[in-house]
Amino acid sequence: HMTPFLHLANKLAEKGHRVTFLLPKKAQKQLEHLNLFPDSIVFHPLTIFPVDGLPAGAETASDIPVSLVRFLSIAMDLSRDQVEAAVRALRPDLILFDIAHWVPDMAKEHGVKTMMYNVISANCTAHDLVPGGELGVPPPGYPSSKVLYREQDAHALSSFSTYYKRFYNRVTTGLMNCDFISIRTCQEIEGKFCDYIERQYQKKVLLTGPMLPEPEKSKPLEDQWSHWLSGFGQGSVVFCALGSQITLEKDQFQELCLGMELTGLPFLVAVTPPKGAKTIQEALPEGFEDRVKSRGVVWGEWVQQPLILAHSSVGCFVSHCGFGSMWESLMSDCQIVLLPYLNDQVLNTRLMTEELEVSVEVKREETGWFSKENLSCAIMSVMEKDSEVGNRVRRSHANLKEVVVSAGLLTGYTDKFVDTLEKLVNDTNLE
Ligand SMILES: O=c1ccn([C@@H]2O[C@H](COP(=O)(O)OP(=O)(O)O[C@H]3OC[C@@H](O)[C@H](O)[C@H]3O)[C@@H](O)[C@H]2O)c(=O)[nH]1
Repeated sequence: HMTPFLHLANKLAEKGHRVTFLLPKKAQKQLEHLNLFPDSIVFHPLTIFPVDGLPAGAETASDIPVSLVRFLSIAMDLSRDQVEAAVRALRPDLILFDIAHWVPDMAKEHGVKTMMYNVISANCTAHDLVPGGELGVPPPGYPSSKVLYREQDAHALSSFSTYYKRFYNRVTTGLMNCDFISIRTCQEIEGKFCDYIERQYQKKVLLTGPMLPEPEKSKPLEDQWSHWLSGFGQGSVVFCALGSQITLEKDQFQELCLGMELTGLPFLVAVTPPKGAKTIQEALPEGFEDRVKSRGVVWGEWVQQPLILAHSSVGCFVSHCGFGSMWESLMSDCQIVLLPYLNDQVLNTRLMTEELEVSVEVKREETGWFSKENLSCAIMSVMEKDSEVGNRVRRSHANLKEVVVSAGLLTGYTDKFVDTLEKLVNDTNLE
């Protein structure tokens, strides 16, 4: 969540604004390199106090499994005094926030306006975070008959249920109490969901566009991967990554490896070691490394996903459809195969597969289990030459990509966003 906030801060700084970025100490180290305007964007570290149930040293959602997220939100609430002290000292014109639902109340006491900046998809916000719905069931008037949960999503809803109520209360409180809402999306992809949110909350909704970094400013792809990928033909490699929050069960990790093997295609899988394993090697299926050694790598560390997707040898992206990865997949030329885990990833997958028709989804059993055969089948359905499904999604994806990457779309959104924001902040009628 913090990465798009920092990209937005860069845009504000580029237009001459000063930004103070409140974040846990550890996250500062991880994000510092993305700060393009260190003179205008100042990091303000917060101390994360220990909370029963939160592992020592955990400061962000990527440090913990989803089941412990509720403890992190308690720790976040304990930082309120530190945030208030910063507001008192800095007297900002505007505070952008997301999960810290108490920010609008606190800001009002200091005469400061607030904007809830929602960095998850508009479809998920419309489905899960508008009053009137319940866990798994959309609120009345929800604008889609396709972007819905299905029976096979019980696994995702069950993990969501561990923090749904608390999350729902926090986010809806923030959305109701803030002065303005903004969403990290664009009208061309999620217009009807944004309009629905605006109607339901009766509040201006501003869109920032997907808020991705500009590619020319990122580092080049590491030699290790550019060299390895260049050994394969154009568009032939399958790349799989599941974001920062998914740690697979060991049996499902092995099924993922075996599914990749079954495709017969070259592949690069970048996921964290599965539960109970310290390394990838100790968890691999028996004999797997020998069988795939000339064409397959399973890697347990972070790789430069956007640059890998842009490599000409990569032809297919197997993704969990986290919101950042969803945009990156749309901007790539890869065929898209989706394997969602968390609630928003499931809804994003339905948007991509059923409404936009740019991807295929791996079939799961009702228990949430996916087999190596179904994984391989989904990949081959888009990678085999002359496959009807493959050609259809390739065409729709190419058309949509043209819209998304069209000259000025991204900068157009951020320019308009900053302009409108400046007007709103200066509008004294709101005081
Ligand atoms: O090895 C990797 C893995 C991921 N990444 C990058 O990390 C980012 C991952 O962001 P995503 O939003 O796709 O996924 P995450 O799982 O980290 O996100 C989290 O917040 C957004 C929600 O939609 C997701 O449900 C939630 O899991 C992407 O920009 C991706 O390029 C890497 O650069 N290297």
